[in-house]
Amino acid sequence: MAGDKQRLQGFSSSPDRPVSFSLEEVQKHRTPSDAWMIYRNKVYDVSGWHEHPGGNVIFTHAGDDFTDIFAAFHPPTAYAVLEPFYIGDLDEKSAVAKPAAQRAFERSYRELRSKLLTMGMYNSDPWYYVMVCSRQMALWAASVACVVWSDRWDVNMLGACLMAVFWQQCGWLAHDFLHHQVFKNRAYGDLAGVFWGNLMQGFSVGWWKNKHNTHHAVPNLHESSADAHDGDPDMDTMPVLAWSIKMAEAAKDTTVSRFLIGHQAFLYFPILLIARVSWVMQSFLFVFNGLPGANLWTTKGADTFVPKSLANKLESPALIGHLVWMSYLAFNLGFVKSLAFFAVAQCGCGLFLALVFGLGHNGMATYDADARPDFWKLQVTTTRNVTSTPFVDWFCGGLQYQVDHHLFPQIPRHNLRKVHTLVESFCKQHDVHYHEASMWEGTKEVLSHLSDVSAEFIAEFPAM
Ligand code: HEM
Repeated sequence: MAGDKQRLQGFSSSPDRPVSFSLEEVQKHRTPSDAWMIYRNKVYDVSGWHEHPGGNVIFTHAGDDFTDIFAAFHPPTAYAVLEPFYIGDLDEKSAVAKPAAQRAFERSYRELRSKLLTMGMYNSDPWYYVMVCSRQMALWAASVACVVWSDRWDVNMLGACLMAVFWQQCGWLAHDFLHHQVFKNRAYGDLAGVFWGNLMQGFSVGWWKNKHNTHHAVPNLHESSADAHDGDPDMDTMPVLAWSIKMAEAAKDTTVSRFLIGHQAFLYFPILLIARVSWVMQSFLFVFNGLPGANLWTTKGADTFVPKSLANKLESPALIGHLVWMSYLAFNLGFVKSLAFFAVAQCGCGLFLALVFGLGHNGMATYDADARPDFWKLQVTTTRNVTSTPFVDWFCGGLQYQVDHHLFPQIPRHNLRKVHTLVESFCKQHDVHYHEASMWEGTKEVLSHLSDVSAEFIAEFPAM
């Protein structure tokens, strides 16, 4: 850990008389190399702290208040680590800019979090996860059996469909472990993540955390500058999909980009089919970062990632293990059938995963990072829930309660139904727009949003 007390001493003249900074002053420090942040009216300097155990996600809140996102991600032990970064207090007068109603609202949603803690909503049910893990192993065994014990095309292709579903469900399971919903000891969660993520699914845990935690911290935000780390990587789908006219503008000068953005609603499903292939490639480039092309195609901040844990060290053998068992299946199938098997499995999984991701946030509000609302409103207004049915609950793996999950990422998925009821009524009470749609209606909303952005793009930037 940096823990650079000397670096910070320049600011604190005396512990009795702390230095105070105006809000405007703090807001000037927005980049990873120059990052000041506010926690409960105290100012912290985390400039250049790439060794932060959560990685570069910390810089999403450079120049901003990180009180609520800190509570969302950290165990109680992390509070003790704040102290070395403290450099002074927020000037009371500059903070008064926040209206009393807003301060009361923030107090209420913090109270709701405490209530959920005392209700035991953060406690996982081990038997629930034993059941889900067993179901997953059964699905994998069924898929492998369809390949190993039969030469028939139809049985082999059934195996491919089962593999697609297995990979998708591995995604939800690794997600739960890596958000520390299951184990209080985070090292166990990370190791389980490497098993379900790297070995079984072929995705890198380090790559995923870097991207996914950043997405959680700043959903649907456009970054404030190229130097900042405050944009949502999940929204970064250019040059193929634009979720706002601001993104679409980048496509205005080339014929191919114009075609893609102009027809993005039609191209949406074909693009989802190749999503898994892209994620697997990004994972390998992230873990084996000396490979050619590694710098070209990976998420922002990956170059400063500091691998530390045992789980990080196991990532590369686990990814190689993934290739080994996949090669065994290919060997059993022969050349032509293995091509067909992997095309069906890869495309099916990409479609099933990306469909759920799309429902979660696409077509919802987007913001500029330097004009974002408070934690609660940001998370709720950028996120869509999918109406729960038994099929939706299984298919979306807990992410049907995307709003509730975004507000409380460490709450295990089996408790989200109860949390949802409280969150929804809280939003009604405080007049915050809470959106839910069926799977079908939500997908139509995503497509019609893409189509609206295309129309606006064509009108605003006509071909020359
Ligand atoms: C001075 C400010 C901060 C300090 C001292 C700090 C400290 C820590 C510590 C000690 C951990 C490890 C917890 C554990 O596993 O036991 C951690 C993890 C984490 N932190 Fe922070 N943090 C800070 C700010 C932030 C901010 C602003 C964010 C998000 C915007 C963030 C996101 C995370 C995440 C997502 C993890 C979990 C990573 C994982 O699951 O592997 N942190 N942080």
